[in-house]
Amino acid sequence: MNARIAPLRSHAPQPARVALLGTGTVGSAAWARLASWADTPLDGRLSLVHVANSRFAISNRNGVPADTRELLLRNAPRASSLDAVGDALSGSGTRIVIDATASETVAERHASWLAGGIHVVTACKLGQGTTLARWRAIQAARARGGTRYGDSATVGAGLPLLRSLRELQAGGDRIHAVAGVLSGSLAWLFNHYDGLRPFSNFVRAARDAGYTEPDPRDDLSGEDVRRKLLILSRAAGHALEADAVQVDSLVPEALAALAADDVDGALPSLDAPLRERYAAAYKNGEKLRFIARLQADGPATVGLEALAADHPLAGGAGTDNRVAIWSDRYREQPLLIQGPGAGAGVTAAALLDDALRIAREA
Ligand SMILES: NC(=O)C1=CN([C@@H]2O[C@H](COP(=O)(O)OP(=O)(O)OC[C@H]3O[C@@H](n4cnc5c(N)ncnc54)[C@H](O)[C@@H]3O)[C@@H](O)[C@H]2O)C=CC1
Ligand SMILES: N[C@@H](CC=O)C(=O)O
Repeated sequence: MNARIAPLRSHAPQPARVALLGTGTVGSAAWARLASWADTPLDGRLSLVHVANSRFAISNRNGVPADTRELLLRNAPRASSLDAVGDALSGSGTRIVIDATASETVAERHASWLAGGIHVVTACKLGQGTTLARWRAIQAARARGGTRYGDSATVGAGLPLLRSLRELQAGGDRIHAVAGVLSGSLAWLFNHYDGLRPFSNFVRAARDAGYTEPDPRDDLSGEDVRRKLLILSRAAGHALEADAVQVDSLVPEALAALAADDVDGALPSLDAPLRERYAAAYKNGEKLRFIARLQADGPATVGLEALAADHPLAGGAGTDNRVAIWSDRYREQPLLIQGPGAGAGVTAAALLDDALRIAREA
């Protein structure tokens, strides 16, 4: 018999084309990580064809070289416009936008990219963590465009939180409650604050380490945690409106009212109230932790709590997030997930893991 032998594949699959938006703490780390894949087995999976920050953009259909980073940051090959993203990605094959911004205008585009066949991977929580209407628009656009939304970096900086909630439900479980520390910067702050040195100095250190939001008031006010709790609750099957979460802010009114440029000088207004909270907790042998709580069909809350030192949610170190999940199968003892919940390295890795998964499976 003259059997025909299938020819060996002589070409690698076409790389997914990627547009990276944001070259700050997280975006720069993602770009550097992508560049570090040269000559490794991951080389050629993702091709970076467009990079932009709020001022400048550069596109190259053959791949934006890693050494253009300085050029991009100092010069303007062309002005940055979100309208350029579709053109830069045009053509056949898998197309992915990576959103490493904290920008409302970028988040507003997620749904239209998804509906138009472009996958979105995001560290920004403004897509799924604000209004229920926008969250629904994103889910509908995904279905319409046959596209995927990579959101691992939005909660827990890539910890397997959203994934676990989805997998439990795919196995028939219902999620009863979620509680824990969802902010890496606030975890770091309350793991380091000693009630002696000014709290404001620790806030500056957390910002300089890249743990806070571009405006640290977004962390201190509990807004960032509200967004994460909304993302978790919606993924857990509880479609909460943003105002269903009761948030207890650490930011005094006068600090909240300031323009962003004036915030640094006014951070010491946090010192006296936090010193008092710390002293009261210390006297009782308790630890301060910024806790988010979600109860199925019950209240959702975010705020600072004084917990017994051996409380399950009081553990962890550094930027650790520590989250307990109760479900049908985890009724008495919750599933506990813990690990670093902020930082450029883990967040960039989570973004690229999602992009690689899409490149592999889409
Ligand atoms: N820092 C962390 O540990 C983590 C951050 N995230 C999220 O990652 C996102 C980025 O955070 P960072 O890198 O710390 O912020 P950043 O302020 O350092 O960088 C933001 C970047 O977005 C760019 N940008 C703003 N508007 C843009 C637009 N319209 N088009 C293109 N680029 C635009 C800015 O120019 C800047 O390069 C935020 O949404 C944050 O919540 C998520 C998980 C962890
Ligand atoms: N500012 C955020 C960063 C990650 O989402 C945090 O402190 O957790």
